[in-house]
Amino acid sequence: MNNELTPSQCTVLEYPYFPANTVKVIAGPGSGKTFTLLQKVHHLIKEQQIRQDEILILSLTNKAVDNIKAKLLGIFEIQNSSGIPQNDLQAIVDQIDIFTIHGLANKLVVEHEGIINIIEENGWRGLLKLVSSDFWSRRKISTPTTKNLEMLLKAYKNNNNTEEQSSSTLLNIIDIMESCKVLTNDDLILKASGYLALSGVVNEQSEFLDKIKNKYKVVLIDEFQDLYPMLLPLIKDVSFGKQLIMFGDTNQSIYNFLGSNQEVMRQLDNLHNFDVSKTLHLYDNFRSTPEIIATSKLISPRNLNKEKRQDLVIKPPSFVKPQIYQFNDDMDQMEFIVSEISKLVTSNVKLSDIAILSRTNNHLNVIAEYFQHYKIPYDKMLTQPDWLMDTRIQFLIDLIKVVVFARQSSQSLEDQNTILHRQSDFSVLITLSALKGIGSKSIQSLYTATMKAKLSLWDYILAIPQSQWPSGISNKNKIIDYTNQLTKLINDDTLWNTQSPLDILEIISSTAMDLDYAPLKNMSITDSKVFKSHLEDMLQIMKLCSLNKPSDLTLVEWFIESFFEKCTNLYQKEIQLESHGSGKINLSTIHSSKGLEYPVVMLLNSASDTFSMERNALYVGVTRARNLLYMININHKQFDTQWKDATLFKNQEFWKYYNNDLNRPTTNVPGVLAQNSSKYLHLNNKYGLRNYSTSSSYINKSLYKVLRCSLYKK
Ligand SMILES: Nc1ncnc2c1ncn2[C@@H]1O[C@H](COP(=O)(O)OP(=O)(O)OP(=O)(O)O)[C@@H](O)[C@H]1O
Repeated sequence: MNNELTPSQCTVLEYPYFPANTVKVIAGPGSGKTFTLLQKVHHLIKEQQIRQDEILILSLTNKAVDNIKAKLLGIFEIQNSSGIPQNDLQAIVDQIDIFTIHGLANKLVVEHEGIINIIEENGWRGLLKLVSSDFWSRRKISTPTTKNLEMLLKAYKNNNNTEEQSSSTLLNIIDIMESCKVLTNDDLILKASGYLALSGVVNEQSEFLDKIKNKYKVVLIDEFQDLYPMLLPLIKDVSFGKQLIMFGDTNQSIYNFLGSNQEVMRQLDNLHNFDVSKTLHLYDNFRSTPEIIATSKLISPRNLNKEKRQDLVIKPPSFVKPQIYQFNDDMDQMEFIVSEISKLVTSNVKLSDIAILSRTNNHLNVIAEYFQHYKIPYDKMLTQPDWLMDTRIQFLIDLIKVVVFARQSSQSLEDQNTILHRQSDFSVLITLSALKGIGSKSIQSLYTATMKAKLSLWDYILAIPQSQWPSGISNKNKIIDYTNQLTKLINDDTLWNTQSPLDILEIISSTAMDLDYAPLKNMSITDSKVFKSHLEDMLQIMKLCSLNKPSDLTLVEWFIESFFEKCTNLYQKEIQLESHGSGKINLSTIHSSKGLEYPVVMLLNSASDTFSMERNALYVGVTRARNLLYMININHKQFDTQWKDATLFKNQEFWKYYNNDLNRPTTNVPGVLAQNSSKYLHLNNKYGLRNYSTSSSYINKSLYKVLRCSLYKK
């Protein structure tokens, strides 16, 4: 591929800049939407007199943003006909703002309110403890989950559940979230819209708000089909008066459960004067083989590519159709996948060429666990780094938050009843309720008493004698012990004076052990290995924090303020490095794979799932594949007959095509893949297939059973 733009891509590029108009680029997968967006950014700067800091690029997922960040510099390098030095190119690209919509909202809210916390599973679990069983039984919910609470709170806030309007429980939860600056993603978007809607003078502290309102001239949105109604006010405020250029494909819209994308697009189409709005199309397909495209058309009747132009770019036929498989049993499915991976690798496919895509994270976790047993290297795409999702690490971070906030409040001269004093409430709630023996009833009584006394949770348990606590609190000694242990930390000069991240981690972990925090006790060997590696990751981030610590803060305080931003930046860098040729298979949900492409895609449902994959999700999954597609247990009427190309691994022409497409030498295409080829056998050994083979000795059969139980019967 020579990266020359096609005629339809050129039309987008050359569309003139003028303020207050909307340009919509509609195009199918692989037509080069992201590619054209990147080229357009270059063109705006080079030819259309827009400065790099006047451009804002938005997308919805971290993955899509990472992808744009990873590729933008490459486009500037290719287009660098005037020989601008590399460092200067990098400097230009660094000034272009690229955010997820939530990232933009976060930056805006933090600018006005300081650190905020987006609520995670641990947080919901803590809040759930505040809710009495009566509350749930009145709503006929016998085993309440965090999701139930989340939904109720959402309905309450949206005012569409009148029955809840008098609920003091929900009011308490909202109160604690507000005092501790804990937000849901929806709150974040609403707050950000609120700041943007403020008319009038932008003050000096609101640099970013000012930039959004007065500096950006062009706003580009990738994947417009993912926008949902909640985001609309924010996007309208950000884009109004600018040139809004949106790229998308309605067939790939998979967030319909969050509301109608059509309605969002209708309003954005009308954001500016309709007469000056423009819709353009891209018709080419650089990504998938014609055989894969034909399959995608079976799923999506809305065929965008009606254009029958002579100059369309499409790949030549590969003469290999997608492989369709159906298994009745997950174990058989996994056996097949592993064996197929061995064959692919024997045919010189890199592990990193392969993506395994499924609808749910749970299913991916099962596959990941399986791959661990087989010792197959894989990368599971996560929205956040692994260590930060470890609840034990989250507990340690919350302990640090309690001591940091409690110490800051004790040193403050402000009135006891201010927000500052209550900032520790949320972390106290989460850490206390994670301890064995402190049940929901105790937490509820304690919190009610705290509210009555108009104190923070921490101040209450510290200052009010145990004898005056309400009777509903059992296990008072455990709470006293908690207070004592943490008071020791607050008074521990080493914790506050040390510059050594290792010291801090040691002090905090040993407090967690002293508190008898169960998940750290009696861990299995595998579990403790995982925890150790997550602790090392946390240490790494603390080290990064120590490099730019402001002099007026202690390292512990600075860690709490900056770890989240640090680790997401570092995480993005790691992803960028790894995306260039890591030797690992990619495991991803279909949602997270949006906008990405892989030479080989295995798209699967668990064999125990009998429902068919939702149409648009299936369409997104299929269209991630460049050259080879497997559809396994898809349960779709079009694909319920197995279809296997028996000659795939003997088909030298196909493997030449494959290497050619990826700009790799075609000289190393292997001859006929013999099942007994030494490389295949070596991989079979390496990946442990031999150990779990279903057909061999009794010992192996028992192992098979153990594995099967541990993976599927949990
Ligand atoms: N003019 C071009 N010349 C060479 N390669 C191109 C060109 N346009 C796009 N491509 C390549 O085609 C592939 C698909 O492009 P891209 O990812 O931008 O598609 P997309 O329309 O954004 O897909 P999706 O809808 O799945 O997000 C990429 O590998 C990209 O580099």
